[in-house]
Amino acid sequence: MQSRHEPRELVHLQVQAFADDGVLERMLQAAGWRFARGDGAGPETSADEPGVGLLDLRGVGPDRAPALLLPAMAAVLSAPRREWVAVLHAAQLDCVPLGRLVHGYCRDYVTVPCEADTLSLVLGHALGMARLPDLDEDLPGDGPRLEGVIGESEVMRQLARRVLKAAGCDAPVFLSGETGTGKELVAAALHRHSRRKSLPFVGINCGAIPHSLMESELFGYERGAFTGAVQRKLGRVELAHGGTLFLDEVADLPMESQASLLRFLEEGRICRLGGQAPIRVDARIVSATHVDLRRAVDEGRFRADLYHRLRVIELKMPALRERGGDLVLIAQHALQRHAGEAGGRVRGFKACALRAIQSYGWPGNVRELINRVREAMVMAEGCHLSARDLQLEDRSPDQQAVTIDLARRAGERTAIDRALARHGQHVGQAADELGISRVTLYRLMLRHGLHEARPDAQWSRLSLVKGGGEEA
Ligand SMILES: Nc1ncnc2c1ncn2[C@@H]1O[C@H](COP(=O)(O)OP(=O)(O)OP(=O)(O)O)[C@@H](O)[C@H]1O
Repeated sequence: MQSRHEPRELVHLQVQAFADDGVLERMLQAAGWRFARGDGAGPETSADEPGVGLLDLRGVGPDRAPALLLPAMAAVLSAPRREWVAVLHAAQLDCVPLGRLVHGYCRDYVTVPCEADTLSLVLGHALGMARLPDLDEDLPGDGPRLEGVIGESEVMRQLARRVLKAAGCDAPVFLSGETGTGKELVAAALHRHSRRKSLPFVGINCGAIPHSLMESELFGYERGAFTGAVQRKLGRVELAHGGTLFLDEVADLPMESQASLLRFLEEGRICRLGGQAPIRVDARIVSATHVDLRRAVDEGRFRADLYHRLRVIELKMPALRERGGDLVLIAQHALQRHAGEAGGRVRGFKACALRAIQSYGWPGNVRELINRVREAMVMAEGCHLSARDLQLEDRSPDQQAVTIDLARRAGERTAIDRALARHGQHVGQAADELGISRVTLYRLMLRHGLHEARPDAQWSRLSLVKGGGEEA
């Protein structure tokens, strides 16, 4: 821990000339702060090191048009690793543009006159916040991860384990899950973790291609195969030779192409339209759809034999609302990734935004979360997003697009996940906290798939009583 007398550097950015008697400076120096004066352009205000700045607004009078300050100062105040604390007179807060400047860009503010200890404490907090990202980077990684896929929750760890195992073989993989849960992202990760990674990953959205063009798109054609076929064109299957073919929205594949795809899966050969000789193609098939493919089979819209061929390994993508702490991780990832779109101004979330993110049902899953954060970053006034900026402020659970059953299950799962995490995965203690017996907790963990990572003798005993009634 840093001692009170160890010098801590502080950028003092004095906005507008002010007949300063040096009181503030002497006061903070005595409290262990080293002053570096800033004019907004100097290297000290764009330092890479985390730091804190004192935004001295005492000299800004109502006649100085504070609204004009904002554009000039935005770049300085948005330096990525610096937190600002404003110092000003209480009366200045009545000036709306000045209030906005403080609200939008500062971690905190202090009104003068003030005690040295108060100001030093506030600056110390801000410095601590500026240093937090460093602490995050140092966190040791544990458990499997998929390249490019954000997720630390137990469900995502389980998924990652299954994906990595699937990546070790060539069997067809079928990805099921609601829209926006990351099926395409995981398909690409599966490819990157497989032996095929240096060869192509070729995707085709079966729902976006007119039925009449699907055959030529998948299998290609020879010159002269039909009017307009002026030269040979390779299809997506052939382009994926050696690599992976990703069939997105596979439920939309027309019947004719279902038959051709089945033939390819059985024989490992294709025939270009208008071609004579079959061509050997080695492509690993990964398919996905957000609709119920089993129902499509039952309703006669999808071939049962193809369904079974595609679904040798099934990976179920969990809905975002089942991923606990991942919601905030993904929101923060979106914020960092799209920071440039908002000119680097938005730097975090307010507590109300984080609460709203965790309690909303996210029917559009990760896609919806990312899009909401992006929109909020562009539209927000301040530098920390609120629930209102995310348009989640007025939502009560019954306005969300989730069924009661889903909401109940998600709530139950989150409560169990968190209780287990709080008690270091100790089932007995987590059960006590949840007010249920250990057996009931084991049963609920089975139901929510939270048991798979636990080689625990209890499971074999429980599987015998799994069908029994709930124990209170
Ligand atoms: N775990 C994740 N980490 C980071 N980004 C993610 C994650 N999951 C999804 N995304 C992002 O969310 C968006 C939607 O993901 P993707 O297209 O893979 O979903 P999908 O399940 O295939 O959707 P659909 O069924 O509508 O095709 C993409 O921008 C993707 O990069």
